[in-house]
Amino acid sequence: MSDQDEVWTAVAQILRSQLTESVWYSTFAEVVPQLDDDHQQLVIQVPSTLARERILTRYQPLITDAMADLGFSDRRFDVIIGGAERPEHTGEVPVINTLIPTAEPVAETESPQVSGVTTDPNAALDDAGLNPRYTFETFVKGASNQFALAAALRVAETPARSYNPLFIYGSAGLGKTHLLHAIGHYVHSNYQHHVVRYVSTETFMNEYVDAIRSNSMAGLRRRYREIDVLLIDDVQFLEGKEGLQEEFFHTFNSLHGANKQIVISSDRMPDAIPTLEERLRGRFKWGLITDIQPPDMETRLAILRNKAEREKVRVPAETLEFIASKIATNIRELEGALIRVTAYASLSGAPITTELAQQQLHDLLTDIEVKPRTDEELLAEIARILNFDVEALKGKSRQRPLVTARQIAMYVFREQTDLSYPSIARLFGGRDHTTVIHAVEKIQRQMGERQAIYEQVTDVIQKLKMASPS
Ligand SMILES: Nc1ncnc2c1ncn2[C@@H]1O[C@H](COP(=O)(O)OP(=O)(O)OP(=O)(O)O)[C@@H](O)[C@H]1O
Repeated sequence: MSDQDEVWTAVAQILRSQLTESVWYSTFAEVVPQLDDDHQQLVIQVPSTLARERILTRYQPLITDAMADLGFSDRRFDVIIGGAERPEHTGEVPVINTLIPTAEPVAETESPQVSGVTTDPNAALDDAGLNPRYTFETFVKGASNQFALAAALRVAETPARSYNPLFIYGSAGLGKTHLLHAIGHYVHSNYQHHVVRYVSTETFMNEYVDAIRSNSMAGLRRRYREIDVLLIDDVQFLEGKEGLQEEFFHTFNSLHGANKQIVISSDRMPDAIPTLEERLRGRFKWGLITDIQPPDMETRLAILRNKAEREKVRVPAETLEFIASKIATNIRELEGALIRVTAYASLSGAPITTELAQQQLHDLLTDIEVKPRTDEELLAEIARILNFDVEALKGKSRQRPLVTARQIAMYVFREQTDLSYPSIARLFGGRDHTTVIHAVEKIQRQMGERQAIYEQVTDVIQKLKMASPS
């Protein structure tokens, strides 16, 4: 067995644990590692240009992270095309007419059987930008979100025939993104020919800026105008951006005019977004505006119970009640608290009790919040606590301790601030937002497996809180 075989086998093992079976088979099953005499790089061969593009644009961060974890951060990674190359579209057939790829649309193709590649609903969901965890089944109904949930269900059941647009607003971490994804999943399962796309306003902006830069605005417009259900998150981000508002205005008009569904989320109602053009504000009010409020005690408890069940951890009812009673305004923080308690218990072997929760969450239980600084100042402070330069955290080096520190910093940003994944990605040197999603999920998992990670994360959060001017 060559060195490349061994490296790829180890990397593949990590990848398989992070991807769904179907994504793994459709994207990586036909990979062949190549010979590399000087041990400078990991080169894999795939059978089509599309497979190469898919791996490079979507999975490269996962692969380089896995290489770093295995101690191969000094090797470059590349994908070449070889073997019996298939037509460009191979493996992407199921996507056509249902979900729009993030890259240029795929050409018309012959039947799926020709490819011999597993039909891949998860890869298709991936293309629509949907997180498999955010469905109606996993969304807990409560008094605070029942109207938004009912409206979302109605829109999902009858796209473009009930409320259009549906505008959902509410503060950070209350489930807006979750509801948008849930609509996407529902439509995807029940209206097979509908093109669904979830996009954050920031991603829309990046695509818009790229299109201007590469003179490919026509392609961008065509892609958006093929969508049947557009789920656009965090539109407050349009604030103060005239060109972007103009482009979104045209996208909105052509979709709405063609009787396509638009679902919008924002942290405020349209009237509270200053510098939003009047004509756009007016359109946001055409359909239904509904809000999500912070959950009451009963809903918080139900969310925690559900989460513990899904993660298969047994937490005493009294401890769940304690956590739910202490964290009232942000569901992401509520989930973060449960993760910290269960991670600590799993690391230390201690039983999960209310005392343990009290001990581990004492920083969360104060009223101090980590947010009195600008994002750059906060990053500088985290960098100092972690003993790295800000430039190193933003940079591209994949040296092992630095990679972990960067991922911890991203995790802390996600847990402790309102920044979206794309905003965090931009702050950390303009990376792809999937790198941040991966980092957050990885640190979340590793907190329950590695003492050092758990300690670093809690240390950063505690020091930030202690240093917070109140
Ligand atoms: N009713 C609910 N039932 C179950 N989980 C929920 C519910 N509401 C929110 N969550 C969970 O809370 C977390 C935060 O929710 P989400 O990201 O959708 O919030 P958001 O309102 O979009 O916040 P932001 O504007 O900061 O992105 C997610 O993990 C989501 O699954």
